[in-house]
Amino acid sequence: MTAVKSICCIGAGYVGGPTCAVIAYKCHDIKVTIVDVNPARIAAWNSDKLPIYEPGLEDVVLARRGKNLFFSTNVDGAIQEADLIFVSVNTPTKKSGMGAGRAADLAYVESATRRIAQVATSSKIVVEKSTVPCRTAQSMRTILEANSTDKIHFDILSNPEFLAEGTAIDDLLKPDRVLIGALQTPEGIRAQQALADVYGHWVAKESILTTNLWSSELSKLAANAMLAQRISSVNALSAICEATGADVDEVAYACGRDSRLGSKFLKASVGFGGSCFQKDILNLVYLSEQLNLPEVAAYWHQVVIMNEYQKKRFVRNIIKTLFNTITNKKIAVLGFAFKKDTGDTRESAAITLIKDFIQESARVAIYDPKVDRQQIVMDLSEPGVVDTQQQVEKHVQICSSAYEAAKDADAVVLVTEWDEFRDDQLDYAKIYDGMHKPAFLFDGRLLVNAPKLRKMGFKVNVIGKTELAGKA
Ligand SMILES: NC(=O)c1ccc[n+]([C@@H]2O[C@H](COP(=O)([O-])OP(=O)(O)OC[C@H]3O[C@@H](n4cnc5c(N)ncnc54)[C@H](O)[C@@H]3O)[C@@H](O)[C@H]2O)c1
Ligand SMILES: O=c1ccn([C@@H]2O[C@H](COP(=O)(O)OP(=O)(O)O[C@H]3O[C@H](CO)[C@@H](O)[C@H](O)[C@H]3O)[C@@H](O)[C@H]2O)c(=O)[nH]1
Repeated sequence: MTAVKSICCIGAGYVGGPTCAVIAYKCHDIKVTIVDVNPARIAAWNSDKLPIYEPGLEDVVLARRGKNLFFSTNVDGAIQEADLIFVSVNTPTKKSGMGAGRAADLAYVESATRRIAQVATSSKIVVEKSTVPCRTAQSMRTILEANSTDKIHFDILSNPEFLAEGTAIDDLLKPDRVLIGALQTPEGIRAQQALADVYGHWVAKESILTTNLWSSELSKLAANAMLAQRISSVNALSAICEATGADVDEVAYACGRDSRLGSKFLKASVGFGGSCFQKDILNLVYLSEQLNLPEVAAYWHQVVIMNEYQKKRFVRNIIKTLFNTITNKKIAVLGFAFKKDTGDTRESAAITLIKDFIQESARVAIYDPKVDRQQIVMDLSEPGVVDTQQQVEKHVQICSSAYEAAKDADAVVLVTEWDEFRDDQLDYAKIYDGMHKPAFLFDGRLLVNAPKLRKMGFKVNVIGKTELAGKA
């Protein structure tokens, strides 16, 4: 196999965009073309305002765009030109049909694979970058092989992506590991090496792991399930802390100091969000059910159940504290993205909480530094809750600062851990002055110094802590 000279990435989303932009940034000898069927998304990638917010992304894109990095809607042309193609399309949870609510919808992966089979005029390495159920590569292979000829051969690799949003560029530049799975045939191993050489431009050899295809596919689901499991574990403990006077930060710290456990992913919260954790765990649950392993399925499913419980528990606590009713009360929600440093709102805990507040007839004022009005309105529109965008606009006020949201509010709820909401950055005395009294503050991110805010007059309620515990 000669060195890869031209890469096409199908799917210009949160993964395809940053991942392939970094490849172009680190491999000036490779032409990288990122394509998408969504012309608005491609136009944004080619504009001054990139379609996603990610620290450091703009510098990487601006450094290489128009040189060896291109964004295009010409999917067929880019496929034909490439020696290696990343398939980085969305794989959402199925909404209907067999496996609805659990299984991954592989329609986009299949359609991209069929397109490759249809238009390729030379041999290609096809790389499964999307997160998919174990053995999806087999289906892709079947489609591609049905279109192979003496002259055109396809190799399939699995190369799951482990970047986290908000730190994507750092994660891509300094990955803990790169995982490449291949069929253990001479051609498969050659293709695996060709992709390893691409990453080898900036990733140390020891950090590039090579496995068989199925291990690679399963490792991606397993890693996400285990990460989310830690959050559900600490969130389950947060309920015990609130009932006993233990402090969840102290418990997490004490546990995390055990080097066998480690300190990361033990931050109690209002519940994990994001496009991946829930989807990928449900995917694993479905896979286990299909393999007739009901105990295994139930085990992983509990991670998602616990996450839903945590969100509901938080809402119940707010209502109870506000004297058992929030009807007509003004609730200021600070943060709408699923975590800080991203404008992504997919599966954000904020959406669940706010829908519950609306159902309780509260007035909700929302502020997030990176999420725009249109996105918030779209996320909150749901048949049966608030049917239309106009109705959403009646229930919620979208604000341009935390101060505006908190003005005349009965409660402030911290949902996303943006740095600007920390008590050394936001003027909480000013917030307090503008609020109805008693002024309640619910910290779903263990972000603020509660004793300090209590001294200002706030009634503070923090996940996993009680006032009686002293340090809460
Ligand atoms: N978002 C993350 O942080 C993250 C991290 C690791 C892995 N993943 C996985 O990566 C995959 C992509 O996720 P994402 O967040 O980038 O999704 P996304 O929705 O942001 O982007 C996917 C893009 O693919 C395009 N697309 C779909 N079908 C196409 C086709 N046939 N031809 C051309 N373009 C097509 C869509 O228009 C969309 O722009 C998913 O499987 C996801 O689970 C996501
Ligand atoms: O201790 C923690 C850590 C995270 N979270 C929350 O968990 C969610 C997910 O956070 P994070 O994992 O940092 O972001 P993602 O972008 O969803 O990244 C995850 O999902 C990606 C998609 O598969 C993987 O590539 C990443 O490795 C994996 O971390 C967010 O709501 C966080 O606020 C907590 O509540 N407590």
